[in-house]
Amino acid sequence: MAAITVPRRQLFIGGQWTEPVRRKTLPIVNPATEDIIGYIPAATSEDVELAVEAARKALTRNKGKDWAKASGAVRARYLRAIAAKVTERKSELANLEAIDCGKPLDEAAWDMDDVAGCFEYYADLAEGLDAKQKAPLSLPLDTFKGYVLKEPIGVVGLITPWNYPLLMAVWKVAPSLAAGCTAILKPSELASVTCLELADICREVGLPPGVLNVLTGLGTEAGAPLASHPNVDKIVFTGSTATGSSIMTSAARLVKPVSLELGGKSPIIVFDDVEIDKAVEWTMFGCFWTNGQICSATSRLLVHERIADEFLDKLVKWTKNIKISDPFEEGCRLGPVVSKGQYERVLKFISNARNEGATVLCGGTRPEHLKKGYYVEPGIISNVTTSMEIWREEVFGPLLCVKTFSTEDEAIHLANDSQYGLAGAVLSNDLEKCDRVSKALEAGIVWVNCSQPCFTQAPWGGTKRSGFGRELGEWGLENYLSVKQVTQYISDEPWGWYKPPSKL
Ligand SMILES: NC(=O)c1ccc[n+]([C@@H]2O[C@H](COP(=O)([O-])OP(=O)(O)OC[C@H]3O[C@@H](n4cnc5c(N)ncnc54)[C@H](O)[C@@H]3O)[C@@H](O)[C@H]2O)c1
Ligand SMILES: NCCCC=O
Ligand code: NA
Repeated sequence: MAAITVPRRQLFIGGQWTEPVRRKTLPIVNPATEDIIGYIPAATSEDVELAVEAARKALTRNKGKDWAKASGAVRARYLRAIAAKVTERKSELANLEAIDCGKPLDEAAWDMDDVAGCFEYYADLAEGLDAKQKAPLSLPLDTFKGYVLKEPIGVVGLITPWNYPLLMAVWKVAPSLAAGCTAILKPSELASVTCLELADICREVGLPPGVLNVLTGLGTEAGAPLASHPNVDKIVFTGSTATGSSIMTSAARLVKPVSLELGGKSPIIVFDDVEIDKAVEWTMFGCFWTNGQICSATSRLLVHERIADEFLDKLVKWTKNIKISDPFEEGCRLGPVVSKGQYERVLKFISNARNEGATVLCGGTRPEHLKKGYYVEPGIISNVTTSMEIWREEVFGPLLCVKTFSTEDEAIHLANDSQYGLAGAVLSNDLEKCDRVSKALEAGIVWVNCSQPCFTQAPWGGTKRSGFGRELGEWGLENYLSVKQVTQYISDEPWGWYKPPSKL
């Protein structure tokens, strides 16, 4: 593998690389080697102040005509230029993503295609927005006519996690810019490198200054002041349920809207009529893809008791065959988890499960051939009860817990036995059964005969403690638009409610 140099960047504020006011930095750690491979700037409330000012200025510059009130077609040109640059720099960006967060290089490369595709998609929607303006309202009185304007919400704060460092950011940046908002992006301190490169791309394509600002730094020092800033009109957040709740609390004080994409503990239901090998592979992909660090991971397997022994036997064999290696090694299918903290957290889940009486069928330990790096062998845990931590809490690592069921009703009951409601999967050759289960699952996303494939066109988000609001698709654009009604009185007659004063 050729040496990868991580560019040294500053905060991106008002179109300029800007040193943090307090000159703080944070190390960039490669989770595969535990080495420090560079530093990111660490913003604090003073930098948040500057970024909010820059974003506000960009929103109102030239009375808004340069961005917020420009046509969607104008903004679409920038989005397409960004997409083209991402594609041009795909290999470099994928390398940086893999070295920063530990995901296999093949996955990081796939993410970069999704990033470019997301900008292209929202460029189309930005163009489409022009035609949707002034949509007429059908009113019951012919003395009135009305229409609807869709306007950008304003300055938005975008706070994102580390599992898809650039993609999760772009799910927010692309639609917010398409809508005409200006934005301040605060990526995760554990993996910010590619978001700073996105800033560089915005600079390269000449995005008007202040339209996108990137503040790297800690959640408490940079994220919290952004969330509570009175001049930020909306916060859109992806991350843990605990942080989401604290963001919502501070936003509530200012009656600031929020969209929250939070955690999950999603079920995958495998009925007894499936092709076992095919179902085994989707079960693995559902939980071990992205090193098991997907909010929508189907990490609770419910398998029909009639096939359970054969299914688990094969699942364990296939799982032991997963190539665990440095993300840059050819054919890697599982890299390290993102950080030391996360590594220790995953191991703790395993020991707690054991202590509570569960059986570890495989994995959950450091692979013998990897002495350094935050590697955990993918684990499968059976003999689980519904009161155990491993059943109830999100691990955000490669651990799958298993229960069996005997009837469809029991499977649905177990599937919905969670505070979360992000996703769910159902695998069966009986499509009517899949339909019934899809309707019964308490979740925002349901996969049938697969788990995890995700398309920019389809709405993404959860119910229950997994949050609210939808990203992606047309719903993703609506997140950043405010709806204004304009109602016009068109009669020649006076309104006639009050008596005119007598003419003396
Ligand atoms: N629903 C989804 O689409 C989705 C997608 C990816 C990840 N996730 C969830 O994200 C979590 C893992 O990500 P994480 O560990 O980065 O989550 P996290 O909540 O720790 O951090 C997310 C972001 O919030 C920031 N932050 C932390 N404390 C903050 C505060 N007090 N105020 C403002 N910002 C703050 C962090 O710096 C980071 O940028 C998991 O729970 C996972 O399920 C959800
Ligand atoms: N494929 C993207 C899934 C994002 C959530 O973690
Ligand atoms: Na890192």
